[in-house]
Amino acid sequence: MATVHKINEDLVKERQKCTFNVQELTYLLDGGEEVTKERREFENILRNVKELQDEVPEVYLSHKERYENAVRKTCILQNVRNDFEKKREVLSPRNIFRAGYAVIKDVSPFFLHNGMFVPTIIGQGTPEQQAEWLPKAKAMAIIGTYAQTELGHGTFIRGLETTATYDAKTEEFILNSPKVTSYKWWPGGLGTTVNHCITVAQLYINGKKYGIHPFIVQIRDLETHKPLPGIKVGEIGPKMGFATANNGFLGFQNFRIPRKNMLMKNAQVLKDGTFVKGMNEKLTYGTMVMVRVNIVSDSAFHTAMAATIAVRYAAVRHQSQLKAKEPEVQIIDYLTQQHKLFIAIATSHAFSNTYTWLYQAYLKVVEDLGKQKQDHLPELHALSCCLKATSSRDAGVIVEQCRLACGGHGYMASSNLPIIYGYTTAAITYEGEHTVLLLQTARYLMKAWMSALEGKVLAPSVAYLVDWLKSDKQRWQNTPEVIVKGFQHVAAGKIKDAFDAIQKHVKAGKDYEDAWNLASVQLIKASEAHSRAILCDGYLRETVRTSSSVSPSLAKVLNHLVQLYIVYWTLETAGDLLVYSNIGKDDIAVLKEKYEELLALIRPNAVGLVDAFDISDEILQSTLGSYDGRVYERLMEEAMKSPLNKEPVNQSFHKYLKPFIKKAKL
Ligand SMILES: CC/C=C\C/C=C\C/C=C\C/C=C/C(=O)SCCNC(=O)CCNC(=O)[C@H](O)C(C)(C)COP(=O)(O)OP(=O)(O)OC[C@H]1O[C@@H](n2cnc3c(N)ncnc32)[C@H](O)[C@@H]1OP(=O)(O)O
Ligand SMILES: Cc1cc2nc3c(=O)[nH]c(=O)nc-3n(C[C@H](O)[C@H](O)[C@H](O)COP(=O)(O)OP(=O)(O)OC[C@H]3O[C@@H](n4cnc5c(N)ncnc54)[C@H](O)[C@@H]3O)c2cc1C
Repeated sequence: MATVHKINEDLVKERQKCTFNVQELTYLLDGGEEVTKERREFENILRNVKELQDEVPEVYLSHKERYENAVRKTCILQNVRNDFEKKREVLSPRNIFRAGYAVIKDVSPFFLHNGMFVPTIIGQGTPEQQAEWLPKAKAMAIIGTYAQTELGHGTFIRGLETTATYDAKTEEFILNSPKVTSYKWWPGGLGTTVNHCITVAQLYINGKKYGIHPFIVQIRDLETHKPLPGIKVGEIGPKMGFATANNGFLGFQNFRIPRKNMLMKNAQVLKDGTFVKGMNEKLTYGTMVMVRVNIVSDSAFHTAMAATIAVRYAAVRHQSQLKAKEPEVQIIDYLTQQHKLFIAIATSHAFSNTYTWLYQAYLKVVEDLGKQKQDHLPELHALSCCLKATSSRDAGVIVEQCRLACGGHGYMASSNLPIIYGYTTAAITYEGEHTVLLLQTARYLMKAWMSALEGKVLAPSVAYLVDWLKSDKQRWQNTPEVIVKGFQHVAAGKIKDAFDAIQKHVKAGKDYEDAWNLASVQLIKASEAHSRAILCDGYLRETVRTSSSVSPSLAKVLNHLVQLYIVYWTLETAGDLLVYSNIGKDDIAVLKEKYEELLALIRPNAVGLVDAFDISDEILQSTLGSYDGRVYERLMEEAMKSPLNKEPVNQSFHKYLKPFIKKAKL
């Protein structure tokens, strides 16, 4: 029977102070009581699977052992999931995502299968292709990944070099990787796990290039798992994080696949080699849009994980005296600590709220595309790019801030903060590099600005540009609504400045492309300001919407959090607001006080707020962040698992140290 330990007294007191119902907030964050119950039930089942408990912490395993252990555990997880889903409805994707962390400490080598392989078949395949591949993929009779990036090209996908040349005689495509730079590089699970992949390649028919298209390719024998003839595949080696993601490389040499393996929901190649264009060639990029939307939710969760660890630790940790002769204080009582941590909680809420509406917008576009309507696609692309970029970047900063807030112990692998940082920071690069995505949004913003100048009606997310052009800047008030308007003014001002900078360079004789490059620092700043305005506006709206359906005590706390988020970013960007809005120095002074008041208001609820994220100890995997707060005991228990502590004297003493010391004595 597992030993039940006493909860740390500080945490007991913190939980008694909480002014709202923690469970009510958990249900709200999960999207309903049923979702929470389903999640807890599944996590509880996993908790009791003995084979999922690691005897040796993963960190002490070799690269190879770590991978093999991850595959072993992912297979068990999949089986448990299948059994669970046989009895009831399919688990919600976010619940599966969370449960994964209870099993694999780092990233699962199967992640890309459900994350991109299956969605690409759904998003890019015809009904016939879906009927052929989906049942096998969903049952995991075939396991796949998404192989787009190459050694030479990740961002500029029109420059991909893998070729798919149509042979009308055999009705096949011949895949080739002409140069070393054409090798696929990065796809998760590709190294040694998957037997299929979506390969994105340049289509050639009769010597003519038709751009990049997705192909479904079997790369390994289903029985022996050996690479098929014409396939060169392997693992790319250790990275900053993602230790168990099994990222791989892949090259093709005259590798033939049937015509039906080109995913043809959009463009098609007919038997005789006729190319039929799709409604919009950018629909080929559809899976990336979906994943970018999901990254906003991932960022919310990663921020919640780090906040939970750091807030609980800050409640347990005592260090220094505020006043002489008084006991050492809980570090959470230092205002600077609250400044580091409470924004982490609020940021997670901001991203969750943003994901809620962004995902709805995504579903609407998918539904419209089904009816051949694509009016909202450019706006969704622009939103998903800048919100992916900003949420992943902010999450990276917040996780690092939480690590710093844990002092030296935050640097321990057993705090789990280094691993969380490893996968959080990776998201800034994957699925579209940060700057590149901000520039995609900037492209949309420049067009929107032009339309605003022409008096056209704009899409809702940029409608503020028209308001800004029409009205004088409104009188400043330190209310959340007016501050959000202020963020919109900053965004509008920066968009205008970037636009004018481009025009200036063009007038001076530059090509538009060169002018764009010369203005690109301003362009990314405009895009960032637009993201912040969208985040604050959406977070505020969602909070107002939900506040009417929750208890008054919870509504109050949610209101404190959204205000904290908005005031924090006002103070962080005060310089911009002074330039582009009517805020004055005195308003900023008032907001500084307001910020301190908000920290004080949130203080009694800090532990309750992170408890409400309801992240189990198995998922957190942190000596510093466990629910019971046994920080020091756990640190010592984990240290004792070090193989170096298994013997009183290590052999290196006899081999090297002893002779070395002896020599030194002479
Ligand atoms: C534990 C961790 C938890 C979970 C995660 C675990 C594992 C998951 C990890 C990793 C998975 C990672 C997977 C990947 O990274 S897959 C590879 C992703 N690659 C990219 O994102 C590449 C980025 N590059 C691009 O998307 C394009 O090359 C780019 C958009 C930058 C440019 O494309 P292109 O050159 O073709 O277009 P432009 O000339 O710039 O624009 C033309 C036009 O098209 C519009 N556009 C562009 N993209 C889209 C789109 N997706 N949808 C709709 N429209 C699009 C663009 O706005 C332009 O419009 P206009 O201005 O009107 O001309
Ligand atoms: C952990 C991880 C997992 C991944 N998983 C997958 C996967 O499963 N499948 C897959 O296909 N790929 C995957 N990738 C690849 C990933 O999608 C690419 O690394 C990413 O899109 C960035 O492309 P790049 O590496 O070519 O960067 P580059 O484009 O070479 O970026 C280098 C620098 O150049 C700048 N730059 C590039 N173009 C421009 C421009 N137009 N304007 C201004 N600046 C520019 C960038 O801002 C950046 O600073 C993964 C990557 C990582 C790190």
